[in-house]
Amino acid sequence: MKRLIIANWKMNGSIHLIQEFRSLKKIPGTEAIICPPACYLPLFSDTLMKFGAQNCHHANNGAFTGEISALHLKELGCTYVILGHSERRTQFNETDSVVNHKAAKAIEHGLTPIICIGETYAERHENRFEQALLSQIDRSTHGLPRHQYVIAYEPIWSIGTGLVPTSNDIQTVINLIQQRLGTHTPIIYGGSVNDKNAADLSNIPGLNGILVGGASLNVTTFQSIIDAFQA
Ligand SMILES: O=C[C@H](O)COP(=O)(O)O
Repeated sequence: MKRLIIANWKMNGSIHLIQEFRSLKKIPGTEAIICPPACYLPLFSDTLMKFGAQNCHHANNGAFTGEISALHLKELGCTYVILGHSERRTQFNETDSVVNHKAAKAIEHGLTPIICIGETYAERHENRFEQALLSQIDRSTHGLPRHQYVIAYEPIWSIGTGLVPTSNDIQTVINLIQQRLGTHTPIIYGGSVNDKNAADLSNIPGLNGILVGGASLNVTTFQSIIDAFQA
């Protein structure tokens, strides 16, 4: 499969930035997917870019003020949806069970959920990270077809901090995920990815791509990251 280079703009970006991203070049062996704030999603439908959302609701429709359903996202032309990002888990109390229901609904409507998991700093340093990750995997992916979602490993201590686990440490987590889920589920890494470390990350066996936050807000930097993952 193509390696997924996913831009999570979070609550950033602008109409101007979308215009700049129109110059993004397609690179063999990679698939760039832009996940802007939901209000900008319609602006991507007349571009050649693949795009996705940063969240969805677990119902099709109803009295859920401010929410967006997987059905709406599909209608706009989204192909992916990020679910269970640690910022949503901590800021909006999103549990593994909620993530699981959202992912099931996304799959039902033909979207590919990118299910985020990741350990805290304490869990890593007290050597409890494997247990924490396995628990998130088991609960968030329960009952989902393993080839229809992506797992994004994002250590919470790495997000926006400039700290990146060693390639060996990422490899250990990839092995752990594969022992649990088999090899049909694509695994990507997120956390302080930039144009300096992308080449090293691209060499990690079994890593199917990356989820980029801050460094995805500059088209030149993001293009360099994609280039580093060229087949
Ligand atoms: O979804 C992206 C991650 O939270 C990583 O963010 P970051 O690249 O700014 O560390």
